Amino acid sequence: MELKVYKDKQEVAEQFSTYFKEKANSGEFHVALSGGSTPKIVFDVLAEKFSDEIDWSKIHFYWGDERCVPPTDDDSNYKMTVEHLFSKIEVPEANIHRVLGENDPSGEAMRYANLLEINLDRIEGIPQFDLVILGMGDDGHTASIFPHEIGLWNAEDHCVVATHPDSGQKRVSINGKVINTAKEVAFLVTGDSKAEKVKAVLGKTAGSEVYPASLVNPTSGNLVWFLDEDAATGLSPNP
Ligand SMILES: O=C1O[C@H](COP(=O)(O)O)[C@@H](O)[C@H](O)[C@H]1O
Repeated sequence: MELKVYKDKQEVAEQFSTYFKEKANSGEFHVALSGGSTPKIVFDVLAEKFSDEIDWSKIHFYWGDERCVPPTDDDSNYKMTVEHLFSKIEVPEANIHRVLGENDPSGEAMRYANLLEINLDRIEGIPQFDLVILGMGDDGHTASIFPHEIGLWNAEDHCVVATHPDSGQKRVSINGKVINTAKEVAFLVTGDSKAEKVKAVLGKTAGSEVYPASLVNPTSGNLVWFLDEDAATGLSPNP
């Protein structure tokens, strides 16, 4: 596991974008995106500073999780990515594999799992992304696996239907097996509201196993945490 701590969100976004460029320019590349506040800034940086330095035609975009809403809804992770990245770069439409949030969640989870099985290499039957980008919610959730549904982590199906604990909104999410099969997993976590869970998860404190983010541990891939100083405040110099 690698831990990278930067001054603020903007620096996290810039450093992550450099890392992304190096990974993505290595050939055909399948990446699972996340929603959330930090990816939004990352997409802005990629579009503004790296659009000519990345061969977008080789990158296939998927989502680790999506809210079950139409693609025009402000809650849609896809919509956010269009606004902050796809509308500003040259990426073939055929390379964008969105979760159809407007469809019936169970049917869509099955369709998306099937799509991943067809498009990606598989390791022991589990689809393998080149990179999975994750955020972590204030409650320790990652992708859309929430603490109250932690059993979904090891679900048989590669994509599951999750329910947001407060709003009841349905989500389609990849499960933990798909996350941990990736060649590379990168967490983007910023802001002081994340500090407590960052400390618990990275410090492996007693009880932290109830947070889905604590279960991210790629079997043979690399795990990199990109934090800003606010999110890292609770960490000792060598967590
Ligand atoms: O609901 C979600 O939240 C997490 C974390 O987002 P953040 O804004 O707190 O960084 C995100 O990773 C996930 O994709 C999204 O659907």
